[in-house]
Amino acid sequence: MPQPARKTVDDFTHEYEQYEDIAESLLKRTHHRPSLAVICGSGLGGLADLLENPDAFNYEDIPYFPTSTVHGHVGRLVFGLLNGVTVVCMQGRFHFYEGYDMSKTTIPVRVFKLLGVHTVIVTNAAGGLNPEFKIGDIMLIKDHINMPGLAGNNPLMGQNDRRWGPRFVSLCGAYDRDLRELARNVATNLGLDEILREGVYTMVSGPCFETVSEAKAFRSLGSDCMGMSTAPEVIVARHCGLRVLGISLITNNVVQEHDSDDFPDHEAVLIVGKQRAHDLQRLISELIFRIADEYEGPATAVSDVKDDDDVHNGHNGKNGH
Ligand SMILES: O=P(O)(O)O[C@H]1O[C@H](CO)[C@@H](O)[C@H]1O
Ligand SMILES: Nc1nc2[nH]cnc2c(=O)[nH]1
Repeated sequence: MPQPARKTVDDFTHEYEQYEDIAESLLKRTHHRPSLAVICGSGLGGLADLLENPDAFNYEDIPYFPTSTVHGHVGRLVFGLLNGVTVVCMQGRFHFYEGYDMSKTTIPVRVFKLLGVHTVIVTNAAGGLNPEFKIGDIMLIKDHINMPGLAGNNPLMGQNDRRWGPRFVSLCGAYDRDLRELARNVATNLGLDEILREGVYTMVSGPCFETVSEAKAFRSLGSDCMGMSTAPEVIVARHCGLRVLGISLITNNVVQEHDSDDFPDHEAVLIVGKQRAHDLQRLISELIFRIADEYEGPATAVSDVKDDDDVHNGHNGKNGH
């Protein structure tokens, strides 16, 4: 009997039932029931190889999923145990510059919600703008500037399905303050405080790296580092009430001098990712243990979303208030 054709990302029209379809197909194929998710940035996917009792699914084998096309993004969803906690890891993410609609780059985030995840750790490789940052520093994201979003490319564009969240989403406190405090404490305990930073991430669409003048402009706007991801995932996560911790690895200095001979290079980004992989893995692994211990339970039930969504944002009240 011929197998039915896989439903591809081109068939995806954002119906709630399609997300359910994806989640069900995964839950049928793994006994793991994760409460935490990790999105691994460029060169940071080694974390997923540490999971015990793994069940790994190539993105090609998941209904409606986009596929990874960027070097340094393996393209697998891996379920398993990290430090005794059941997690699901995206070993590679989707980027807008790969040609996917913004809302398709974030499909996995809503799937996480349906899988029972309450907290997402979003990681990325980023270029440092803050002159105090060094290559190899780890930056906790306290906020973002979403350039594509400001230009009209927001993943929540289009009709709003209230089963996910409200029409208008507050992004105040999107990067959970308590989780950042926990991360600082964990980093100190692991002896990583010397390389730990905190700051603002700016997303540009890519795939070009920014010009020197753009970099200078973003620095003057208060940005500490730059990348081509993360903001859409965080928006969708907050929309459906997931708690978010964002971590940038500073893989290069963004050139801010017109006469400089330096230039950014993706292969160099991946090398720094490899060099810092062990420290990041220690940090995330310990954080996951502590989050599971201290924050168990859903951040916000989807059904908590009120009808009057101009007033209620349906999110965990401790964020952004
Ligand atoms: O954000 P992640 O996926 O970590 O990757 C970053 O690294 C790549 C550029 O080197 C871009 O994709 C940028 O977004
Ligand atoms: N935009 C941007 N993305 C990156 N990802 C890793 N490094 C960089 C960088 O310097 N700029």
